[in-house]
Amino acid sequence: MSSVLTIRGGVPLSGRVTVRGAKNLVPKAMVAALLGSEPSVLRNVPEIKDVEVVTSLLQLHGVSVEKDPVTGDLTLDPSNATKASHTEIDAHAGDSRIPILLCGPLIHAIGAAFIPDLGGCRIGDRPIDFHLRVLREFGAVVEKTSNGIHISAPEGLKGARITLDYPSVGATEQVLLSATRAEGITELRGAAMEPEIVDLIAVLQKMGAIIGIQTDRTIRIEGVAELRGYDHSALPDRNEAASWASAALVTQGDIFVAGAAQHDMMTFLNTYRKVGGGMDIMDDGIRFYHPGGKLNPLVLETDVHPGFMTDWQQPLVVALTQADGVSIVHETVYENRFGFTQALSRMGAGIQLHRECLGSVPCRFGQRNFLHSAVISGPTRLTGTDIDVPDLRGGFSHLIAALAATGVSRVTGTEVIQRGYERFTDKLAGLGADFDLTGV
Ligand SMILES: CC(=O)N[C@H]1[C@@H](OP(=O)(O)OP(=O)(O)OC[C@H]2O[C@@H](n3ccc(=O)[nH]c3=O)[C@H](O)[C@@H]2O)O[C@H](CO)[C@@H](O)[C@@H]1O
Ligand SMILES: C=C(OP(=O)(O)O)C(=O)O
Repeated sequence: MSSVLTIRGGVPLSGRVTVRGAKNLVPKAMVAALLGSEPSVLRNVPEIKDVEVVTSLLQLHGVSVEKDPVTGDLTLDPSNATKASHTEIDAHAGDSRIPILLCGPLIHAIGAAFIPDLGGCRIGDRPIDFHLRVLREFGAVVEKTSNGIHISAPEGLKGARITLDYPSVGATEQVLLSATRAEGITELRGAAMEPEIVDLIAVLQKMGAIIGIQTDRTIRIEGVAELRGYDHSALPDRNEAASWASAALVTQGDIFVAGAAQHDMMTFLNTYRKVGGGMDIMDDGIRFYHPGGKLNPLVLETDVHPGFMTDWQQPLVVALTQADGVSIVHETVYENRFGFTQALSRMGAGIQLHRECLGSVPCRFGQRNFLHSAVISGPTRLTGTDIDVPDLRGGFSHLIAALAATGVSRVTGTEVIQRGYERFTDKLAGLGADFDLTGV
């Protein structure tokens, strides 16, 4: 039976939440442990679905994953890595996007990999062509099967000169995880430079890798024959932190986000300040609050780091429905990330979607059939409604809209939100939200 969250809106969220390790780093650091010849320890691990999925996939491949019952720290021992049954791996089809990153490490550890069909948020087509091209450039043989892909490297992986057509986060990580133990030197041009990627590089460097970042989106990796284990505390989840920041604005609340790190969120913090949000930046976290009065409309484009992160876009759009005037948001990372606005419109928001690029960043989606620009007119009163959660950030956005709305909302499909928000119902309860969760 799937659960139903019944939310009675109108209560400002107020109090303290803690964010732990980033969803966009932790599962990848777990995959990196496969490259070592001894155990690794990963700290600051959140209890989220993607961690469960990767734990299971690693265990199916003979990696022992032990969780400290008090701290939740993981010890990952790859010394008995082995092939896994395709049927058991296939049980994870559609769960997450991380399995594609197992390719390089599994080839290094056991010579071959079977990767099930990927999951992750349905916010665009999300092809894996860059990943497969990268792997082939390292010398891997890629065969598509009816339920996934099979990858091997009869001659081993060899360093390569690679240029990405777009600074893809996943493809950059694919290169890092494949190249560190490949024979020879790899030069990656057009790399993504998100903080989670830099943290993955830090993990690999602790293991013995030699990886240099240049100023022009180029990464150079000198392959090494063997890597050690690592001991690493994951960087905090800047996307969860930004979500709670938007929740404070939308509900006219006041939330201290313990663990939020200023350095990784500077672009978000500038935007938050321009909208009129209040913030106190401390060493151990950031207080986000609605200072009273009117919020300002904005013109905003999502982009790769250090631009405005696409995962911050959806919760912030809800805040813009409460700003005094017309805002424009141009989504340049995913072609289809505004589907969640349909529910907001049903709640009373004034949002129009356009195919044109309403912004100055050259975008891959212009003159095509993608509704990737939004014009938001505010402020609008939101009214409770029935919502089925479409994706991770869209789902969180619906929750905060429902929490601010007049009346009652019934939200289904909230399991999706657990992919990226640790114990979010406990956190909401701690912030004073008025809701019931049934059918768990
Ligand atoms: C688990 C994880 O870390 N997820 C993050 C990661 O996703 P993910 O790594 O999947 O995102 P990418 O950076 O790869 O995707 C960016 C763009 O490149 C395109 N693309 C990507 C790969 C490919 O082979 N071909 C291709 O065309 C995608 O369709 C998308 O339009 O980075 C995104 C962009 O910061 C974030 O929104 C996600 O939260
Ligand atoms: C798009 C996201 O995640 P994923 O890549 O895991 O689907 C997200 O975290 O907003």
